[in-house]
Amino acid sequence: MLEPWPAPTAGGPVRGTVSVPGSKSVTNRALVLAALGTDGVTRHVRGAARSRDTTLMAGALEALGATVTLTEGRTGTVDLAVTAPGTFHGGHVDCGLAGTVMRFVPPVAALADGPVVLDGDPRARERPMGGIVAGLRGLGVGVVGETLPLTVTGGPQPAGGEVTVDASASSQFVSGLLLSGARYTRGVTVVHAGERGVPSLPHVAMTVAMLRDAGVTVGQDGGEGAARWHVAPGPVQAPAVLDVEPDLSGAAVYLAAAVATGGEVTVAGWPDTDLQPGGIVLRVLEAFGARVELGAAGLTVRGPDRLRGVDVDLTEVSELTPTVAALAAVAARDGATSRLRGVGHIRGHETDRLAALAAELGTVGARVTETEDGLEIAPAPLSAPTRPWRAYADHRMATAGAIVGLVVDGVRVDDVAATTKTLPDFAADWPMLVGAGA
Ligand SMILES: O=C(O)C1=C[C@@H](OP(=O)(O)O)[C@@H](O)[C@H](O)C1
Ligand SMILES: C=C(OP(=O)(O)O)C(=O)O
Repeated sequence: MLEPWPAPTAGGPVRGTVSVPGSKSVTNRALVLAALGTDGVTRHVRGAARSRDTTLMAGALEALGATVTLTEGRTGTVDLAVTAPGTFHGGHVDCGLAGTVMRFVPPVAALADGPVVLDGDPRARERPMGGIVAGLRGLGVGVVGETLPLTVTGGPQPAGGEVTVDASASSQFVSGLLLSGARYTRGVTVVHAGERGVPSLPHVAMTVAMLRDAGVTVGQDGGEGAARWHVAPGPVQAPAVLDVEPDLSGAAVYLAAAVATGGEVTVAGWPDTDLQPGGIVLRVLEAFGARVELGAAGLTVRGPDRLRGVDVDLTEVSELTPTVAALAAVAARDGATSRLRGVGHIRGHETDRLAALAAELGTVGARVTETEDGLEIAPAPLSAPTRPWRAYADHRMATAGAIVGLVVDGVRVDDVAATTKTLPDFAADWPMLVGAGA
């Protein structure tokens, strides 16, 4: 058992500039689209993080016959060259705890000429898979199992067609079915029908944009609580080079250091236009009273002297919830109440994030109540915890602990290595930024 990681406290306002590695969401879509290529061209995904999730995706596609070659890229990143196989073959895929791997790879596995077995971490076996399993069955693919481990038996040319799935547990059900859809004989049409809408819709928009960039015809129409996407059958030809934009949810963690301490943090290389919902990320930080400015050096966030409470619907940016909850606890120390809504489905993320946040923020004195679809954080002073902050193998629970640790003495994160899921250098970069580095 490793010693818990002492989260550095900030002596004063945090000031500094950071670079963050490429987005795992963009990288893993780019890897899938490159592996689905129909023209034999080797494609280059540049500026990816050497993170657990991207490594798992590369390994998964290699297990099915793609070739992935890794070279060092600009600081802290890797370039991945992907050559699609003529035909995918059967094999064994380790999904780890990566939602993108467990939801995007089964529809690729359905193109293989033999059975593919997919499994992952113990928690991965509990994460929802219903939309992918039902969707694939509706498209003429054999699937044994309801959650991981799954065995997928398709055939090099599955039928495809229209399927109705409930994607209220994860937008990745929609993204996964669409990404491979052009390789199915009749293409793929996905209709969402559920009691709640599809969460994290900007991630579906990212899928649609990247498919179109790969020359695939995608149609979509939506409405309240229902939506429909159509991918036409045809060739998949992603750009020969794809520069991955920085991970903006990862960036939000560093920007949160400025918000929590009244400091000033710049993220270098903030993209002008982004596939990620960068604008929404910034609006949420502004809601706490932060000021945001895009300049030549990057995107700068200045924290307020005193944080405001927030009342925010995070449905579209649900992966931000741990970061926002940590900031809300800091705001509550100053007497503000916050309400985070629209994220009931994150009980199925890397851990039950609503329960985990209530428990861990509770260890530093925060008054957090779980609601059906979020959290309420009431005014309360913060104080040193009597036990380590649990990360639950969740990168964003670990980074939430680090944010709280800026303003509370004695926070120790039990598993800072969980951050390597998306931010491989976090444990070194964070102390440097907050002024506690070597
Ligand atoms: O497609 C993607 O890359 C993602 C979609 C979202 O999943 P959910 O819709 O399950 O929230 C997001 O939270 C996750 O971190 C990444
Ligand atoms: C929910 C997340 O990841 P995953 O892709 O594993 O679902 C996340 O990164 O916050």
